[in-house]
Amino acid sequence: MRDLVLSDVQKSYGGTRALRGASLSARSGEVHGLVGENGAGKSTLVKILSGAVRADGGSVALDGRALRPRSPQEARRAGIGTVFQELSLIPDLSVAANLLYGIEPRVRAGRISTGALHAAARDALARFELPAGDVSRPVRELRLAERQVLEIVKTLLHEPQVLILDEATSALLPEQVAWLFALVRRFAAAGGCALFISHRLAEIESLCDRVTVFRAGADVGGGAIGELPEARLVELMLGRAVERIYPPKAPAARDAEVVCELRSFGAPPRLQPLDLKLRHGELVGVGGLDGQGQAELFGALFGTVPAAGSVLLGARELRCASPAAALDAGIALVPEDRAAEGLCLTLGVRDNISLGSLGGISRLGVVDRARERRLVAGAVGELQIKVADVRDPVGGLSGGNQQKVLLSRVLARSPRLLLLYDATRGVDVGTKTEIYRLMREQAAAGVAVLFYSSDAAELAALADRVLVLHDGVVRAQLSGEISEEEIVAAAVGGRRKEAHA
Ligand SMILES: Nc1ncnc2c1ncn2[C@@H]1O[C@H](COP(=O)(O)OP(=O)(O)OP(=O)(O)O)[C@@H](O)[C@H]1O
Repeated sequence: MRDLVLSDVQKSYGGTRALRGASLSARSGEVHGLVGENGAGKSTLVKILSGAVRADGGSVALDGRALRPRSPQEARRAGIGTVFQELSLIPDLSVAANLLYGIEPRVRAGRISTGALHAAARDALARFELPAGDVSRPVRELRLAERQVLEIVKTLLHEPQVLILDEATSALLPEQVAWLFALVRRFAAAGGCALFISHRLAEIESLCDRVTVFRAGADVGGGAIGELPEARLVELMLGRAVERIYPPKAPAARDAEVVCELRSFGAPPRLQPLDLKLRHGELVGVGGLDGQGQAELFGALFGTVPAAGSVLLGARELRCASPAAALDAGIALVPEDRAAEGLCLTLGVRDNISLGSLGGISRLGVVDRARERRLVAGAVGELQIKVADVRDPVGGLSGGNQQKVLLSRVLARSPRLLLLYDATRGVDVGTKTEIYRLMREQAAAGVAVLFYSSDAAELAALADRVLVLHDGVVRAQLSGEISEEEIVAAAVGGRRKEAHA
């Protein structure tokens, strides 16, 4: 028996009540889903269970015994294994050292031998059906998906009784998700208790036995997954019914105006030259496995990666050798890593939104505060950014709300080519609906919109046209009724299936 019971758990950060009385009961042998809007309190609950923060009130019990870890080490000793939303690997240490951190094999006099460490790491990877590769490589050289896999294995090596996965699939490739799901099912079948948090409801439906829904810091419903259709889950999460998540498609007519054209545009050697016409009103998506040239395409368009070929925006041919030049030309990007490339986490929501539009709201170099207030209030209202005070630092917001701030800033510049790189990763379904609506509105208003998504279901349902990249070339171009399976099939192609890509 490894039942996990949380009753009336409370936690405040300053004036923000992150958990205002949350309860959840996950049984031994089950995979329990936890869903909720951005900011609903899911990660706060994870932090309490894993010893990163202390609850202000309520109780947590594992196997009927009170669980109050005062540190991550104590939580681990109590049998809690957590894969966090933000990875905890140490970039400069090797794969082996990260994997076995704290449980290194010791040789004479307690010393660690590199040979033994590497052998133990290769052995551990093999146990999880992963190719060992070079375990002496520093983690910083790994791709995000590989790091995520490593983090999962590292957590399981501690043989936890409760396995918590907080948005652990958001960086994984489809075959890696399948690998993880098989592991989690085995873990539960052996009597473990798994808590699975994801904004991808299809994953919740396919993996979980039961689910609990959080809204505004408290549980608002749940039960067996079979009895909770997706529409009901969404209604519980948002507190309102959503008629449709994706706006209707609007494929462009053959003779619709071309708003942006790429001619023999590429980023050698990772992206071969491609031709693409973006027509008025259409949404064009880019898909494929991680690392097939998508990042280079978006980087080249935004001036962060050297480009070849030409870009025509309206009648003008552009050459953008830097992001500053791209911004001046009317190109805006929502980047992959919002914390590193997009937002200034220590600045307030207001400054983050207005920063990109200072030219438009200043006179003689002085910011017109009234215009700034209108700009920020409009953005906060339109995207329903949850913030107590617009001067509060962006770093204290939940992931989804940070993403909304970034989008607001990008849209405030009124771009002519809008580039979105996995803009809905980690974003809740309510916010996704808003982002999709905005993308459609922008396209309808004549903005060229090109987006990359790691979520094949999103590409299929949202895009009028999907380009699937593979090894730097467009392997398939899909339009009309597009299915998720078609996209995945084109992306995977004849590639050998492997989890440790
Ligand atoms: N360190 C912090 N300081 C201040 N406020 C915080 C802090 N961490 C979280 N919060 C606030 O607590 C609330 C709950 O956040 P939490 O991260 O638990 O939500 P979540 O459900 O995990 O959201 P997401 O799906 O976006 O990850 C939010 O309003 C958030 O802004």
